Amino acid sequence: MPNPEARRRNAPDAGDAVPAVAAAPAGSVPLEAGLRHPDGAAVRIRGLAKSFGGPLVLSQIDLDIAPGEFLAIVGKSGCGKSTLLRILTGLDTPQSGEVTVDGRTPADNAADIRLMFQEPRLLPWASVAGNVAVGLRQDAHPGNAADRAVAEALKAVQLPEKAGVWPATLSGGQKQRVALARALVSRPRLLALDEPLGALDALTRLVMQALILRVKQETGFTAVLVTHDVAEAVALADRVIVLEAGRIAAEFRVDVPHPRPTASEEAARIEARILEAIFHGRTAA
Ligand SMILES: Nc1ncnc2c1ncn2[C@@H]1O[C@H](COP(=O)(O)OP(=O)(O)OP(=O)(O)O)[C@@H](O)[C@H]1O
Repeated sequence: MPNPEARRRNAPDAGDAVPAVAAAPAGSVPLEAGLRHPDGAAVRIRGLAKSFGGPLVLSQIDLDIAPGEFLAIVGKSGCGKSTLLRILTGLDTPQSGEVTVDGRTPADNAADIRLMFQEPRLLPWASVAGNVAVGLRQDAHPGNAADRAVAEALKAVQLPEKAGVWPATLSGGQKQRVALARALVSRPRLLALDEPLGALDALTRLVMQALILRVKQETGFTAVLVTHDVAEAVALADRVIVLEAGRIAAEFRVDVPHPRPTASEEAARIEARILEAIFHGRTAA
């Protein structure tokens, strides 16, 4: 089994230059009121099953996600994490069962849901601001309101000075910030994050984790994160579920107050239990 302590030793800890996750990055300012949303979406899943024509890749999924909750989904490769997230966001449909976001199907609620991927998926021919504007509901932002919303979103991800540049001139971490701004600009009630930091180096990951948590705490959306990184799940989420062959095999609450130092003993203990559940199916303390 991977040793979480060994992995932790390779990462910068709270004593290094990188802050504890959830500490606001240096120089940050409170988010503009325009980006805040009064409440996150409530998600309800009952009896969800999914196949792509062969065996079931998801089955017997019952899950409630509370408004404003930060849920992480972990599990071995191929266990169905991304499929579950795609169904939650309306990009795929259940074979059977019920999935609702605030009482409506995800497809019917598309305006309130945004998804962020591992790749930033920026348009190379549009400026950074143009890429963020892609996330806007144009009808909801007449005239200057759209420009203001884009500027606020870029400020929230600490890239206001990059509004006019091309994506090709940005680092990988900066591109993901733009992708986050594009997701935030429409004030989603549900933000789904599919391994959004998977391609970033360890240091940039920690900085981005802090940023995601900060905007999450300040805007109030419900967040669902798929990640291979159990330490990341424990650093960010209120609750972590373990998927095993398409079913929920275990569930863990992370009752550790933010900011959560990367070297926290309690976080390490929860991380070890989650790894046990993933690799050995054990859920006991
Ligand atoms: N469009 C598709 N058509 C056929 N099979 C698919 C499709 N999408 C996913 N699958 C299959 O469904 C299963 C679950 O895939 P999924 O991508 O949800 O797993 P995952 O846990 O996200 O994997 P990973 O951690 O490797 O990204 C896999 O066996 C995969 O091959």
